[in-house]
Amino acid sequence: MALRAVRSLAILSNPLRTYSTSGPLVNVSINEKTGIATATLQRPPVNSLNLELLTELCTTLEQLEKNKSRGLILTSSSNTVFSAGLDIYEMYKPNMDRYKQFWTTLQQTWINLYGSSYPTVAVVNGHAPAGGCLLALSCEYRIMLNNFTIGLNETKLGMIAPTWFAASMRNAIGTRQTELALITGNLFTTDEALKIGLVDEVVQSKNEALEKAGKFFDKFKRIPPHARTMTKTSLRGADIQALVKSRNEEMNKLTAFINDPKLQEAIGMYLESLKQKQNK
Ligand SMILES: CCCCCCCCCCCC/C=C/CC(=O)SCCNC(=O)CCNC(=O)[C@H](O)C(C)(C)COP(=O)(O)OP(=O)(O)OC[C@H]1O[C@@H](n2cnc3c(N)ncnc32)[C@H](O)[C@@H]1OP(=O)(O)O
Repeated sequence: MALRAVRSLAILSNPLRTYSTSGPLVNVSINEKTGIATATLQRPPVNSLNLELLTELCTTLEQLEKNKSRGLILTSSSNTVFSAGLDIYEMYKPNMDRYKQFWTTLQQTWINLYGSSYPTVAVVNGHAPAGGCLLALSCEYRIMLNNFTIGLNETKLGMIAPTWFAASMRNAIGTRQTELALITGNLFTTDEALKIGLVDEVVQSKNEALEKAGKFFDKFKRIPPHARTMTKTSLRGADIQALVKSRNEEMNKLTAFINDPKLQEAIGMYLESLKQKQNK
């Protein structure tokens, strides 16, 4: 697996070729004409974000930054799930060393994606609960297919959406809507999400979404990249700096939080309910 990842990254660092690298968990392809990269999450069945997937995504984002990418489309290989959010097994009776690595990688992935200098579009071609919604919110533009749900539903699981999850949502839909969304742990239908600005466009097919994404990137053809990037930093930089400053403190709090027996019991029951659903 390590060898494959290294080979993928070597190809990724050649900006002159059209290429498609199929890492085990994130497929990256770059359009030769536009220079736009598409990163497709491919961890069946539901693209839950475990340490390995996050590590690949985080490295991909770093590499795109290094190569001065023209833009990124983030999407899923599934037809029904964009991402089911954090892999709940990473939080259930966790090995603490792995858990710390998992959380640090999640933090870094958000920092890289939310603060990327290149434009980003999420093609949300399926459900996007919790961490899946966070990934979409970290992009600059969200195009969602109809008949799915999206939102930060952590409270429904007895968990708390960290401040930077909330900040990502607040920057998209404002403080009032974010407070309501977070305290209720609401999962919005595509149309509801469009209404409150949680997504920017609703489409019927992935092809249509990709076309619309192209139109979003076209908007930057005549905009000097440094002006674009500095504007983005002026709007998102403070939230990123807040996490950079508090990441160790967050880790300490989280370590205590995740080991709470009541929380572990709740997570166990939630996992069971997901399994039961399948048996119905
Ligand atoms: C005190 C101060 C503290 C300050 C610090 C901050 C505190 C922080 C607290 C911690 C923060 C925690 C943040 C969490 C964010 C998250 O992302 S939690 C994850 C939330 N995700 C969900 O709730 C989604 C659950 N999944 C679904 O709803 C559905 O699976 C789906 C709608 C995505 C897809 O449905 P469907 O296509 O019908 O698939 P299923 O049959 O449901 O699932 C198939 C298969 O996948 C397993 N699975 C689903 N989701 C997950 C997941 N997130 N993780 C792991 N596994 C998942 C599901 O169990 C099935 O498995 P089996 O086939 O039965 O084995």
